[in-house]
Amino acid sequence: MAKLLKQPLKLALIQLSTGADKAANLSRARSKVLEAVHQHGAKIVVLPECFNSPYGTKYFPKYAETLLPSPPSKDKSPTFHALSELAKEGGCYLVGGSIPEYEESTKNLYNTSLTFSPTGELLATHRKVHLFDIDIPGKIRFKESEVLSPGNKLTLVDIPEYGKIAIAICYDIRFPELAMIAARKGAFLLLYPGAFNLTTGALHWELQARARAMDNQVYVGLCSPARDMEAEYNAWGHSMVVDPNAEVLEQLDENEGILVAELKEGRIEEVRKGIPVYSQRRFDVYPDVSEGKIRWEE
Ligand SMILES: O=C(O)CCC(=O)C(=O)O
Repeated sequence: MAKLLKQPLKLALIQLSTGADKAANLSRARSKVLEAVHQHGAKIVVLPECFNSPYGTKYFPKYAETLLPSPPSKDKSPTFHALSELAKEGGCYLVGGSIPEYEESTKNLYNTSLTFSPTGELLATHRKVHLFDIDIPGKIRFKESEVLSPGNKLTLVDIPEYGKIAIAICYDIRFPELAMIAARKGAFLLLYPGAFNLTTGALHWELQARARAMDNQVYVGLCSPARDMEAEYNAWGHSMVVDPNAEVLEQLDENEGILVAELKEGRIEEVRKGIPVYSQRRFDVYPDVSEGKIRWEE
């Protein structure tokens, strides 16, 4: 049977230091992506959630870019064009973290991830499906839904040389249905640009990554911004790649850095053979929800 990951893959996650200056964020992202490609041989490179702006509801309207109709003009979305040119310059697949998006026709704001091919073509747009609304007294309150609207599609990208990858954003990882559906549709890798915080990061960041990998026996990558204790929102950092056996392959600390992981062709099949939950599912006892009505990114 064909392997889900068709050939070995060097995956890079850029744990970027970001600040208030959008142009500086874009230029820093460019130099780190090119470093990942030229010095480490990365073929798929991932940026973090909200990599072109500070993370916070009050910043989203100010930093938002208009992506539709696609392709947008350079005035309306400098980030779209910077990412497209960067993917082309680096000759890599680029999962462009996420950016605040403004949709003119609805006046809605979204938290949106753009993925480009090595020719600079837009392959996928994922709007964060689950908005991060939490309130842990004395620790953290954050309500994305005060300004953002949710996306309503799952995102799976078919990369001819490697196979299918699923893209979702941060809080989306807490909803195992998304991961499960993507895995059952043949994804070898689940990628989550994300910015957990010092409270839930310590509790759940690694646990979520390993749980999604364990349940689905696929690779999982989480890409965070670097931690900045001067910023209002302190990201957890610790970008990581977990293998299909739920082992952490590589993990950064909280500082800026480039994580490079080697994903092995055949590892998913090896793990699934060893612990055969994949073939032991009892769809006669419970339905396979991935066969249900699912909204995909078109
Ligand atoms: O789920 C969490 O604990 C953090 C989520 C988050 O920070 C986000 O969705 O941006």
